[in-house]
This record gives sequence, C-alpha cells and structure tokens, in this order.
Amino acid sequence: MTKIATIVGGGVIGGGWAARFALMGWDVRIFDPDPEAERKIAEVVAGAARALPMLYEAPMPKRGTITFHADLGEAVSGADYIQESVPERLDLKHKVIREIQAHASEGAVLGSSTSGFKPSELQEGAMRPGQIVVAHPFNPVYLLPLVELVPGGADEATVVRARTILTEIGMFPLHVRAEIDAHIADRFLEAVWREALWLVKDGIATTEEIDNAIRYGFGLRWAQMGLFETYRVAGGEAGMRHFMAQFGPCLSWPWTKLMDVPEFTEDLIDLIADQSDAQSGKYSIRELERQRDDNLVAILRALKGREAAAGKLILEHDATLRCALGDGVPLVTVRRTVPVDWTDVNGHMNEGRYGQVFSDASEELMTHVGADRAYIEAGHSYFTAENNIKYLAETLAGEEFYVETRVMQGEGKKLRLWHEMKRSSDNAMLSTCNQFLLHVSLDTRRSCPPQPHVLKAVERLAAAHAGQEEMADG
Ligand SMILES: NC(=O)C1=CN([C@@H]2O[C@H](COP(=O)(O)OP(=O)(O)OC[C@H]3O[C@@H](n4cnc5c(N)ncnc54)[C@H](O)[C@@H]3O)[C@@H](O)[C@H]2O)C=CC1
Ligand SMILES: C[N+](C)(C)CC(=O)CC(=O)[O-]
Repeated sequence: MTKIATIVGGGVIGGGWAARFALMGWDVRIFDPDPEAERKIAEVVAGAARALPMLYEAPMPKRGTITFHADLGEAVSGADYIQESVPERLDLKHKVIREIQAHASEGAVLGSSTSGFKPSELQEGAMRPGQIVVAHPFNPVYLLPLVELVPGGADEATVVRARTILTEIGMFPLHVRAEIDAHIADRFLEAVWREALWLVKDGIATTEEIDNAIRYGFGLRWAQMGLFETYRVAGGEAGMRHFMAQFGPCLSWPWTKLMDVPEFTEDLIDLIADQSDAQSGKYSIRELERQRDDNLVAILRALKGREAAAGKLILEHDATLRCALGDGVPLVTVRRTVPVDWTDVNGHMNEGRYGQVFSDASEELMTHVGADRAYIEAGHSYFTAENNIKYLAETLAGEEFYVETRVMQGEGKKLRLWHEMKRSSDNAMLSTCNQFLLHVSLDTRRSCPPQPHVLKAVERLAAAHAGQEEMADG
C-alpha cells in the first residue's frame, strides 16, 4: 500500500522533503499558503528527479504523486509521516503543530525541520508531545543523507518509526542524544559562519577567497573523514595524542573571534551581498543548484565506489531497491538513470559506458538463470567473447533508460544475447548489443558446459525468446 507523507511548509526545505519522499515512492501532500508554492516546488522536484536517481544503480521505486491542499486538516489526515518545514519562528511552529495534531492520526510521526529549536520547545503545550521529533535535514534534502533525529520527550515508538522511515527513504538519521540549541551540525556551522563573517567584515578575505579556502582544501577532507579522523591522521604516526599536544595550545591563542558576533549593519549586509553578487551573480539560483547537485552526485558516487562515508550508505540503500527480474519476454535486465560521471567532453554518455550497461545486463541475466554469486564462487561462470555494439542515439545525464534482453542462443556452453537499450520517456532505441558468451570453468579458465540447472534455465529462455528476431546486425 502506498504510504503518505505530508509536508507543511513547501519552501526550500519542504520542497526538498517532498522530492525525496515522492522519488522514493511515497505519495506526498503539500500544505503551503504561498500561491507560488506549486511552481517553486515543481522546479525543485524537477532538479531532484534529475539528480537523485543518478546515485543509484538499481531501478528507482515508482514515483509517488504530489498533491497540493488548501486545507491543512485534509492534508494531514491519514498521513503516515508529517514534516513541518515552516519558517524558523517558535510561535508559528506552535500554531502549526496545534493545527496538525488536531487532524493527524495518533500513529503518525510529526517531524520538524527546525534548525535551532529544541524538541522540548516544540513539544511544550502540544496535544500529543510524544508524537513530535526534530528531524533536521540538510540542503539539498533530496541528496544529502544526514538528518539529525532529536527526540527530546518523544515516545520511543515514535522515534523508532521515524528512524525506520527516514532510513527507508535513503537518509542517515543521526540520533542526537542530548537536546541543545541548533543540535550538533548547526552549532558547528554557526561557528564557521561567524568566523567567515568576521573575515569579510575586517576586510581580510572576500566571500570568494573564503569559499576557495574551503573547497580547495579542508572541505574535501570533511566529506570523507570528518574532523576528528582527519586530525588523527594529521598527528602523524603518533596520531591524535601528538596532534593535541602540538595544536591544543593554539586554542588559547587569538586564532578565532570566539563568541563575538559581528553586528548585522546595513553596511555589512551590503558588503557581503555585493561580494556574493560579484562572485556568483552571473548564475541564476537554479543554475547554481544544478552545479551543486551534479558535483554532489559525482562526489557521492566516488565515495560509493570506495564504500566510504555517505557513499557506503547509498550502496546499502541501493541493495534494498533491487528486485528480481520478472518473467516478461523480453526480460528487462537494467533500468537506471545516466549519472553525470558517465558523460564525456561531448556532453553525452561515453561509449565505454555502453559496454558497462550491457555487461550489467548479462550479469543480471546470469543471476536470473542461476549463474549467481554462489555459482561463481563454486568455480563456474560465463566470459564475454564478443560484443557488437551499435550507438543509435545520444544518451544524456539524468535520462532514465532500460535494457531488454533476449536469449538468442542457449546451447551447451554457448550463450548469445541480444540487448536493446531504450530511453524510458519515449521508448526510443538508443543502442543495441549482440553479445556472445562462453560458459567457463574458473579453475581451468577454459570453456565447459554449464551445470544442469543453469543449462536448463538458459534453454527455457532460448525457447521462450525464439522467433523474437533481433534488428539487422550487419
Ligand atoms: N534553508 C535551509 O538551509 C534549512 C532550513 N531548515 C529549517 O527548515 C524550516 C523551513 O526553512 P526554509 O525552507 O529555508 O524556509 P522557506 O522560507 O524557504 O520556506 C518556508 C515555507 O513555509 C511556508 N509557510 C509560512 N507559513 C506557513 C503556514 N502557516 N503553514 C504552512 N506553510 C507556511 C512559506 O510560504 C514558505 O513556502 C525552518 O525551520 C529552517 O530552520 C533546515 C535545514 C536547512
Ligand atoms: C543555515 N541553516 C541554519 C538554516 C542551515 C541548516 O539548518 C542546515 C544546512 O543545510 O546547512
């Protein structure tokens, strides 16, 4: 049964939540009094629909519907998960929580995106305080996995449900055990932001120079090792103890402005806004979002390949999205989106990646006929002896495609497959591959007949696919 998430407040963050839930197969309802909300969310969802599927090798779930509701009660009634994402004002959050709880079911999780309020502040005076948790996400919500889960006085059952749901939609719920203003990450980010403001105000660095100091250096380290592991390595062979002995004393030197906050005068606002315009004003916000998303996808996919940090989480989530091939004729062996890191200087999917796509297709087929991991570990497999690939139309980053596979020959050790790669949006033929494989013994590395159960499955498919002639392959 389709699950329902309601997003109350569809701005930058609410739009990101809506996109993540819908792309993970949930039906999404949105309540936001802004008459422009529908347009703004459609733009965020379009960006997310291009970026998020690029993270995965597995097919994405069928996308859920997104509906807009003028009545808050109607929007929340019967929802499984409700995420409050209205502006950061405690009086407004209290009012909205009261209205939500008057109509929401008792079993629903009510998460708040608040960047700074403690859960106990939100729970105070609520009809059912135990139903409310802080679920603080990071922008863009549809790509960054972190969500700080702060229970405060929430019921254990609510916290468990929240964690389960957030994990199911591909997030990393970081359990924040003690509630404090701004949780863990924003406490940290506020310190960095404050120091950056001082550097600009004091004329020491421009906004661009500060961004360069981050993106050419420590920002790259943070994405994969965080702070403490990075500093442990920086301590050399003696590790963290040496690092602290060397740099601990600096903490009492005047390296930072500590808690002083620069006053937000009109002059400071103009200084920063003007420098930001000079740095990035040539791009629209949507263009910057696209650059940011493509870079995040490339970084996350690199980490995925290394099973490191957030990439490991995406790899594990990918495995939960996989499902067995059906029994259709032809078999749909691959369904996925072209990630940005598969494109080349011509701005389209590089020809080398087609080989990977058809290799993935034959691996899926092998699993389907019983030549799976266990079979390979037992010393049997198929080797590809020939690929004849035709490139028929360009394939672009962000496009979903699928591969239909037919078994054209399945006799003894010979296996010949015919793959057709098609674009999902219009079923246009993108590429074909005539692929010949030989069954081998991994002990002798020479060809040999398959085990009887694999041969039987291959023969069954060859019979089912007989007469399904491939396109002329001359
Ligand atoms: N922008 C950011 O980087 C992040 C923001 N947050 C938190 O998310 C929450 C929302 O922030 P943003 O999305 O940035 O703000 P935003 O200003 O982009 O969006 C707020 C939305 O709430 C709507 N709204 C106002 N009153 C409402 C009501 N009574 N009922 C329903 N909707 C209403 C507005 O029309 C607007 O679309 C805040 O609590 C903020 O601290 C959390 C993580 C990051
Ligand atoms: C600026 N901010 C406090 C709203 C930022 C966040 O809450 C998290 C983020 O995405 O950086």
